[in-house]
Amino acid sequence: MAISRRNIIKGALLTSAALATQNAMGRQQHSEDKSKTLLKGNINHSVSRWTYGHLSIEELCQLVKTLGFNAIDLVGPKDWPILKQYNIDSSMCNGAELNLVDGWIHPQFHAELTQRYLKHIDLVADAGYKNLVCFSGNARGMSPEQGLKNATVGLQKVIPHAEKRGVILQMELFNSKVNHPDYMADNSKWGIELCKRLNSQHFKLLYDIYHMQVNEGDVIRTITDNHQYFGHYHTAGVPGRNEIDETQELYYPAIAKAILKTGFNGYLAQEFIPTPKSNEGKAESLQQAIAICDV
Ligand SMILES: O=C(O)C(=O)CO
Repeated sequence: MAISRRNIIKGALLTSAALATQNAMGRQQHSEDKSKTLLKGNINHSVSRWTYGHLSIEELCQLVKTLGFNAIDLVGPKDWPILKQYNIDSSMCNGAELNLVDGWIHPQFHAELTQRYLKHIDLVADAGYKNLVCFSGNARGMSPEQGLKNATVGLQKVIPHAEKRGVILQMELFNSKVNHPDYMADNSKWGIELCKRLNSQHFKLLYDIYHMQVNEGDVIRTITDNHQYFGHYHTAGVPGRNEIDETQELYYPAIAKAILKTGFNGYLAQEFIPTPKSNEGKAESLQQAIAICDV
């Protein structure tokens, strides 16, 4: 892979120096503009909040700005005011879900989910955001066909409101082999069938490249053939869910190029678990990942 860690580290050190200067001089805007020019501007980059949970939300906002992008995934309403202070987009809002295992395939949760999602769609729209994550839940013996039927009935109760408010519900695809045993939406075929049945531009899939490589592979062809159903992408290295560099099996520059080729103008969010112990090392991992995907 062309992008070496050493070059990235050199860049990261320069950026840390820039951040220190920025903090000292209080000239945030100046530094942001400088670092932004380091990225090509083709990919809309983001990072998942939980994988950088060692930082406060303010610190993560500062890191994101320093690295030259403007979005954080999986942030709920409580932290949106801080994102707004930094002019950072909440690229995949969360907080409407009950959890990852009790989801839209379960009729017994439809009433509560409907109430929560209707409210949250308004919160997301009022805050000027667009994407809201949702989950299928675990099968617990349910057949895939029954799951599709149930999820269709449930989601139809909230999609008209999402359409009205300009919000897109995005169901995340997870692997069920390693991280989320028994999760129903563990393959793109099932998710795409759900999209077809719901037939709305306001319901899409969050295609998590890591999870789908673990469960089904064939990443670039799947994206190329089905991009109309994919509204958002997550990354991570396979195996291990760590850095997306040459230590793992996916070649992210080619994947990012394939995503761009589909005309995608949504977000590609880093969701790998950084391996370094130090905060600086974790920041370098993020900068490296952004550089790898900045095609
Ligand atoms: O919880 C997970 O595994 C996720 O990928 C959340 O986005």
